[in-house]
Amino acid sequence: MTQLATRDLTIRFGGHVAVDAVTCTFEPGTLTAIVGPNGAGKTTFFNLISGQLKADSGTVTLGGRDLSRASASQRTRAGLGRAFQLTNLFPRLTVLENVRLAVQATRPGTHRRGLNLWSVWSDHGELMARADAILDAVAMKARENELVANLPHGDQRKLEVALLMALEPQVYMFDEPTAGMNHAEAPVILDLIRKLKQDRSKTILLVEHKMDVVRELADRIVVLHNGALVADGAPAEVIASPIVQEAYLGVAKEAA
Ligand SMILES: Nc1ncnc2c1ncn2[C@@H]1O[C@H](COP(=O)(O)OP(=O)(O)OP(=O)(O)O)[C@@H](O)[C@H]1O
Repeated sequence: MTQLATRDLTIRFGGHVAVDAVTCTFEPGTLTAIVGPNGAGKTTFFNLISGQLKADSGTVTLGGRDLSRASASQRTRAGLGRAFQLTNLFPRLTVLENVRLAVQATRPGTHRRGLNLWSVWSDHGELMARADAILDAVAMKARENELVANLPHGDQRKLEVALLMALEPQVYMFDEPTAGMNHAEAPVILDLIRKLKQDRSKTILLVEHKMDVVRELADRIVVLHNGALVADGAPAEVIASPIVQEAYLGVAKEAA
């Protein structure tokens, strides 16, 4: 079992402790929602796990392997997959070309072959089949020949998830995946996350403000507050806890 674990993970910005000695494990087959008020440290915690930021102290391990000193790309190769809002897309390429490049990037030896010689590779058929399967999974086959720049926002976000799936990570990390989406677009992304959840070998981390989404998707909720982990458990139990009612949901003591 490939377990993701943080131990005493800490980072300070000036005098401010943005993530404060967070110790937490994430098991395959589990979707953990990470919640907390604005500025609680959720995105910073993600950055420390994915390697965009290096911790001042503490460790990040995946399957027992210490990744604390690994770069972001080394962590991606080790199995940590993070969806970045649109920053990984090539807007002047088609949907299919974007997915094919992502599939290719996961195969050994790609650095020797260059990124634009797809059609001459001996494993062309296998790579195409994988790209096709991913486009099917995200229901985007009908748009495979469209330029990414011309896609509606919601489809671009779906494609981000497709590229992440192409990397076949052990751990999927989503930071507010439906932010900025309209009512028609958000359910499509949530459906994709639901489908990913069915693969019990995957570990999913989700930073999400929308409590209805958290209630529906999460197997477990971790609450950060002022950088520290203040609650961790089953959704019903965590949502009902006084610390969440007070600190996160904004229920005043006297009204609770
Ligand atoms: N690069 C940085 N330099 C200085 N301070 C930072 C930096 N990144 C984050 N912070 C601070 O660290 C704290 C945690 O920020 P973070 O973005 O992780 O919170 P968050 O829980 O994700 O908030 P939100 O829900 O608003 O996205 C905040 O006080 C923020 O201002």
